[in-house]
Amino acid sequence: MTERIVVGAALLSGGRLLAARRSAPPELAGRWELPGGKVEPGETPEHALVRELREELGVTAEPGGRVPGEWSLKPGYVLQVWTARLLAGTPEPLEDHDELRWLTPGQIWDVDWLDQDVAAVKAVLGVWNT
Ligand SMILES: Nc1nc2c([nH]c(=O)n2[C@H]2C[C@H](O)[C@@H](COP(=O)(O)OP(=O)(O)OP(=O)(O)O)O2)c(=O)[nH]1
Repeated sequence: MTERIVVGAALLSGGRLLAARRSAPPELAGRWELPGGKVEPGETPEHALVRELREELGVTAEPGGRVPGEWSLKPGYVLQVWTARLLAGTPEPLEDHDELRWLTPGQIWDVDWLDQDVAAVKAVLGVWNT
């Protein structure tokens, strides 16, 4: 079975990374993740990333490079991460999230990331040029 890709955005601005706190489903609510979502059939991951950031945060973003690695989520789903930068707008928790935080590298572990995101966030730190 082919795994469905979930794209996560490492949205970087002014030396900070945006973390988003999930509001649903109950088993994930209150934990922090990279904003993003499922790639739809026929869609590229980069396009999905731009679409999800518009829907979830109300911003226009531009994908940068892929962060090396791939992380298993629930069965059948795998997380891939791209860096991204803001082109327009100020992120707001419009959908799926109830709080956003911009984190410096030193603050990155101040939030309770989803277990499956910890390795992905470490990989982001590895490519992050502040
Ligand atoms: N966006 C995102 N989802 C993640 C991360 N880590 C993680 O386990 N997930 C899970 C949560 C969800 O089960 C799934 C992504 O689904 P979603 O609900 O965010 O995506 P979506 O907007 O396309 O959802 P849908 O309502 O269309 O099904 O991946 C992460 O860092 N970012």
